[in-house]
Amino acid sequence: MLMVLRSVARSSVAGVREWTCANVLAIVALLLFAARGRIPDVLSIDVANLLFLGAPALMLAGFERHLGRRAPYRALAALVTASTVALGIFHYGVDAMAVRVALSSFFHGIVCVAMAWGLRPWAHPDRARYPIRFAFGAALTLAAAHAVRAVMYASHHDAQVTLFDSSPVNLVCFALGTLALPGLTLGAVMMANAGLIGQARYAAEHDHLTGAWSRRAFFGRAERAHADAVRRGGPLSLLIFDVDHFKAINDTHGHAVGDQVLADLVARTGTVLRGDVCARLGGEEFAVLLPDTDADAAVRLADELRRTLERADVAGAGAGVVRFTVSVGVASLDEGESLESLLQRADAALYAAKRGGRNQVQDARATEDVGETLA
Ligand SMILES: Nc1nc2c(ncn2[C@@H]2O[C@H](COP(=O)(O)OP(=O)(O)OP(=O)(O)O)[C@@H](O)[C@H]2O)c(=O)[nH]1
Repeated sequence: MLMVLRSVARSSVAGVREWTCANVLAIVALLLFAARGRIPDVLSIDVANLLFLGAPALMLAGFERHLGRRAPYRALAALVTASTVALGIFHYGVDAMAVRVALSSFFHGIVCVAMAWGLRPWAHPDRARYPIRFAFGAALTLAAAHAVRAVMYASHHDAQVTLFDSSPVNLVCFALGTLALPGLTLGAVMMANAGLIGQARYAAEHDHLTGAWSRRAFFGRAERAHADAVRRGGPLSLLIFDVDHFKAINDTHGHAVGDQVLADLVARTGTVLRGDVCARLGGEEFAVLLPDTDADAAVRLADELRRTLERADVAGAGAGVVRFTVSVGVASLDEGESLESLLQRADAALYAAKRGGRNQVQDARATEDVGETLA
């Protein structure tokens, strides 16, 4: 499992350090348990128990950190300490191995229940489903197995038992104990990998400066929206807009303020066109796809966007503010029209808006009518 964890060790995934330490503790603990009789009891019993209790506690801490929460280190340390003291009492006070096993299982059960509760899939709808379900299932199974084991050993506390008895119960418990951490670790690594894949996909699909969809993602979505509109015969509109005199903003206020204007523009666009895909086509040019929106509604939305951006204040250099405007081209899909042609018409409308004096919306239908009249 340590080798499996190495695959994500160099990533910045939260929790990997705790999961790795948990596995190291468990391995050392199992080696100490196995050396019973050949090394002092304090090592093979007390230290081994302490490490063995620390392992699930660290697994839980790792999951909590991975899920973006603070790990409850103090509560876990208190629980591990209290359990170690209790185990010590049943070693040095009354030497009762069955009680020690029951106590240890009780502790593991509590930690596994807390782990399962933190991992409950319905509380994390935005995460990849299978990894979190797997980890949740592993934690629950372990909690149940430890509960059964705790009850069985507690009810036979006066029997002479050893961890390596070949009774069926002992064998099942031993198998579960051996599979416990690997099962949880596998779930953890799956979650870490799903997170890394999600991050990579986000980076590929989004512009890092503004958070808008990337050009590549936009064209993928545009193709799907176009195919959908053609199949259903529904409307599809497209806005392409560009910041006016953006070079002057950069020259006057600096590139950093120019960047801030672009990020601000995308954030404000999101408030006007909720749920619709805003993409950065390049430089200071953006596009928004409007499925199920006809030409008139698209022009109204475009003008609402233009007016919203016109009113926006962005902090400029010093105490000054920067105002900016956009020019917008709007086109709606004609019957049988290709996506390429729709894009070209929206682009032509944008340049008509620029030529017309900027800070305005141009409807492709109007620019085409003018073109036809002139021809
Ligand atoms: N700050 C910043 N500037 C950028 C970025 N990408 C492109 N630019 C700048 O955007 C400017 C675009 O200038 P132009 O193409 O001349 O357009 P404009 O000044 O907006 O003029 P019109 O579009 O005709 O209104 C250039 O100066 C680019 O350097 C970016 O990510 N950040």
